[in-house]
Amino acid sequence: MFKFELLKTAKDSKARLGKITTNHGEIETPIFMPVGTRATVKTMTPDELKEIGSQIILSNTYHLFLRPGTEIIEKAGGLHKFMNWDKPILTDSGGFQVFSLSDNRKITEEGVHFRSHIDGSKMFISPEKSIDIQNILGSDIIMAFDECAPYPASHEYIDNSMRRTLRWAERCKEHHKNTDNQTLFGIIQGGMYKDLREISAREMVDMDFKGYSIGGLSVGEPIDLMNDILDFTTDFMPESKPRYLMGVGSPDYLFEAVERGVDMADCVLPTRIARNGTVLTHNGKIAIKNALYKEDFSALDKECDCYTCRNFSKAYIRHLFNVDEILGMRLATIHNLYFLLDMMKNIRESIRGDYFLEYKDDFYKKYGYK
Ligand SMILES: CC#C[C@H]1NC(N)=Nc2cc3[nH]c(NC)nc3cc21
Ligand SMILES: [Zn+2]
Repeated sequence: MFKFELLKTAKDSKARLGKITTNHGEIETPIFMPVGTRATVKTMTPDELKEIGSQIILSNTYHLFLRPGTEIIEKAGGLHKFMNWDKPILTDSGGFQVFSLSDNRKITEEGVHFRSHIDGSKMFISPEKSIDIQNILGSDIIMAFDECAPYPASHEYIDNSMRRTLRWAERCKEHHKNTDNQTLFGIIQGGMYKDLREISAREMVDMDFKGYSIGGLSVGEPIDLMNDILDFTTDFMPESKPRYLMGVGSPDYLFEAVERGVDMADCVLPTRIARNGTVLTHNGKIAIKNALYKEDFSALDKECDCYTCRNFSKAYIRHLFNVDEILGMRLATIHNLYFLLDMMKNIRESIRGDYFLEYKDDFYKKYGYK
């Protein structure tokens, strides 16, 4: 089953409070979704993810199709069983990954021919194939298979790419049969061109998906440009359906997205930077390997009550990174994910209490944003 309830919209911005209900549980929005590309949120156990407040995680069709392959996951009884995660899972369709990871890509109307980035073997994914793979994975929310244009790209290129994505979205919707257990989201594209974003949004909304994502932002463009395109695009998206901004995950981008009506976001940022020792704190990012912290026996963040901050010091975590101990990556990941998930919880509270913009301003001042 799938239900989205819009609980409240802010008076002084487009920020909204919502609740998504799926077969694997409820999701309070706005929500940040940790990324578990290859059936694991790197270095975290499912229990640790629950402990820090993860309500839903992401995984990737492209990666799981290549390894371990759908046959093994099918025999395991689906992705939830395979990775022992009993809460909601959203799977990306493979569109973005095929275009960002594979070589020798050949795009045809039928689908994409490419060589595996692992062993170079010839592969093919079509809209129908992507839906079939996601059906085997058994994720609660699945994404339409799209063609992902590079950034920057010409208006003509984005126009052709966006229209193919619309035709592929029709095929995904036509092919998607497991509608009781899996919910299909459309992906709105159009690059940095408002006219193309409007066409994509209107046509996708006419196809009546249960939810919509916005793809192709946070690709290196200035935050003001992202905000402008995002603000424009969400106005064409139905209020009664979830809005998911793909690939966004730094604190400022998350605040700006929520302010412009986004309900869901995902990003590898917090987990990726944690593994190289970059830690998010209320006073900005810190590089824990820095000698500055050699004898600093305080917590990573004095305002954080995560497992890492309650039990370990900067000096100890710096030591772990300096001697390449895996625990260092784990403790930094626990903290970074908790930091963002706790920030999103505070954002939900601020919308509920009508002080979202004040909370955003306070957070920005302490973090060191403009
Ligand atoms: C154009 C387009 C598009 C979107 N298409 C699909 N299927 N997944 C995505 C995943 C992303 N991750 C990031 N990170 C910046 N941007 C993304 C964009 C997409
Ligand atoms: Zn912490």
